[in-house]
Amino acid sequence: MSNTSTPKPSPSLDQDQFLTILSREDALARFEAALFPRDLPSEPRRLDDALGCALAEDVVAPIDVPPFDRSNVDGFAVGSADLASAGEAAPVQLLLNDETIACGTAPTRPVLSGTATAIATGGPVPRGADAIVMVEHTQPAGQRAIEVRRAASPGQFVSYAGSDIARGEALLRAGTVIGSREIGMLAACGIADVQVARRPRVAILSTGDELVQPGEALRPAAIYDTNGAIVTAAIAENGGEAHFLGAIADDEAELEAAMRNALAGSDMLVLSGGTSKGAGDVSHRIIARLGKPGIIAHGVALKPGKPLCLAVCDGKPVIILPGFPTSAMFTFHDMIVPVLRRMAGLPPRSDAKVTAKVPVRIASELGRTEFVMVSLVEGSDTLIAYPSGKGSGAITSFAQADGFLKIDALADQMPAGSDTEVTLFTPHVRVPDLVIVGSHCTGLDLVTAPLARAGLIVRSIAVGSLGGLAAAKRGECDLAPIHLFDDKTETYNAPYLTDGLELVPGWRRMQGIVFRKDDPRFAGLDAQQAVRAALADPACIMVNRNQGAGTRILIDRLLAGSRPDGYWNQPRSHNAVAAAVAQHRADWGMTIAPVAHASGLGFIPLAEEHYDFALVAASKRRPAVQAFLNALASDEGRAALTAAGFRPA
Ligand SMILES: Nc1nc2c(c(=O)[nH]1)N[C@H]1C(S)=C(S)[C@@H](COP(=O)(O)OP(=O)(O)OC[C@H]3O[C@@H](n4cnc5c(N)ncnc54)[C@H](O)[C@@H]3O)O[C@H]1N2
Ligand code: MOO
Repeated sequence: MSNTSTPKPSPSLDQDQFLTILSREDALARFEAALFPRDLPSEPRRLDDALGCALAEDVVAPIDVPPFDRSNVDGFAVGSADLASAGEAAPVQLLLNDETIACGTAPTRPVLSGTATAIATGGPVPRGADAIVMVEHTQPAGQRAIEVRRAASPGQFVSYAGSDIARGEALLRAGTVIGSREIGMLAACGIADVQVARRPRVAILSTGDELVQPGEALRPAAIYDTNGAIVTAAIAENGGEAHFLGAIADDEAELEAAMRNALAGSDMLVLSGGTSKGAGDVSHRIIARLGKPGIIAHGVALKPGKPLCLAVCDGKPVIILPGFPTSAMFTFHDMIVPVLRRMAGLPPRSDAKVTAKVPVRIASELGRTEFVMVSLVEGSDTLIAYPSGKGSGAITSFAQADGFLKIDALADQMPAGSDTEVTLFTPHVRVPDLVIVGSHCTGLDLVTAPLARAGLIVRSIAVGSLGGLAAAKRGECDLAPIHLFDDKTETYNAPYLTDGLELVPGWRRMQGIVFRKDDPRFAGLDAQQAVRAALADPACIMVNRNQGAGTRILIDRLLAGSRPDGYWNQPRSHNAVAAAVAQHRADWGMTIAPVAHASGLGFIPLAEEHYDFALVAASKRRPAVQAFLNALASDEGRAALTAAGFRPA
């Protein structure tokens, strides 16, 4: 965290946190024991405002539905005894009574033996009648009579009063979530107001000097407050009434005032950030002063989410979620949602589960139950669960995953090929139509745009060129985007393909040296001269690329054995190189032209990198693969790539 007024050491020196780390089950059990049983406050709501609320009490039907015996067809109300002898050869004549019973009209005349009354679907059955004959089963017999040629059974085409809902019957039980079907039942009984569990008021605070609200300008070293928005939405999704109160700086007095104020007006308080070991991590100390019994658990043996802090202050739950967005989200869903739903009078959430195979080994920390977010794709005979491996600090780890798998606290890994259970975030798996696994490039989004518009689901999983190639060899994807340089043949990609894979040329990306436009050391030079100029200045710092990257091979050639300052800073992406130069953490590096231009940096072109696709031959005939190949070759696709600074092959 950055400093504002008083400089703070980080990490904190007192080490007073995490005295006891509890298991996930222990922490949840203690938290629930401190909160339940409790009275659930309820409130009346108009039916049109009750959608999604949980009923606070049983609703007993106040009337019969239908409220009277009702005709189910257009026809004639009769006494069935009159038609006992009726048949094709023995027609029976019935005299018509002098009225027609329409919907909403109460009958005025009885149906006496030998008579019938015209009645509409929905009309109340008159006294003396016990069956209805459909109009098409009768013939007119003069002005005032009908002829019937078939018998009628008693009760035929009659819905009896209370046959749908009987007065006094338990219509809906307490705890039922009101949806459109429940609203229908209540409306049929004439109920306009229901007593529902009051939505718990939940106050949300983000903490950290570095946080800026979305919509405001980002200052150096700051980040956007993601957790505030996610937690607010997740609370509303699970029956709470969420009130986001903003982000508070890491100042103990200011934070305490904000927490007291938030707690006074709500049933529950959720904070995020500042619960680990940094010097700015003060909220757990404040909790101890807010009410009894205070902290129930601080430190839970789960990953992500170790620093989670659960407290109860004078009956109200106070929670500090870890700052990392995926940790915050995961712990919220796993540990807080059950409590929130109980306070909202809602039933526990039921999560769908599927079995899937993990294609790669997943390392895990011993002693912590580890939850790994995964993306699902369809393999030849089973679902495949790819770990979305960006870590707890990434928002996409959680947001783009289909679900998660669990690795036991006593295991240090899940071996490649394991079959495992995946808990889904949505009730159904949406298996993608096209799976692309490998190196990511912004050009890819341009090519797949028309597929998305056509309703195809494209799943792109960024695992780097080699990871993509391995997935393609295992048949776990349709296409693997790669940019691998082969030193021996001095060519890209083709030498890496094996049986069952075909090369589909993609596009070329110009690589070159990036520098800040106002840096006079590089102005007007070619790449060789620029590197010479950089090496000549001991104050000039570079940023490198990771071993195995095609770009790295180019850099090493240019350096010809030199190891200037910054050589060991080896980020894994083109964007990270541009960010390091733009933010003055380095003075030069190598990246691709579109990235350099998007960052407003100077660019000296050097060589073209080939970004191609290893196509799994067995997938070639699949409609989504054909759609991709068509989009890649289309004028529209090529124009979009060119406009973004790529050169279609
Ligand atoms: N020495 C140790 N360091 C850390 C430990 C540890 O045990 N020892 N635990 C790590 C783990 S695990 C996690 S998870 C994080 C969580 O730490 P905090 O809950 O104290 O969170 P902060 O330090 O405030 O922030 C962490 C990270 O998240 C960003 N953040 C915070 N709030 C938000 C927000 N509202 N929106 C988006 N991002 C947010 C913050 O900027 C930091 O980057 O600690 C590890 N460290
Ligand atoms: O608990 Mo932290 O959430 O491992 O990343």
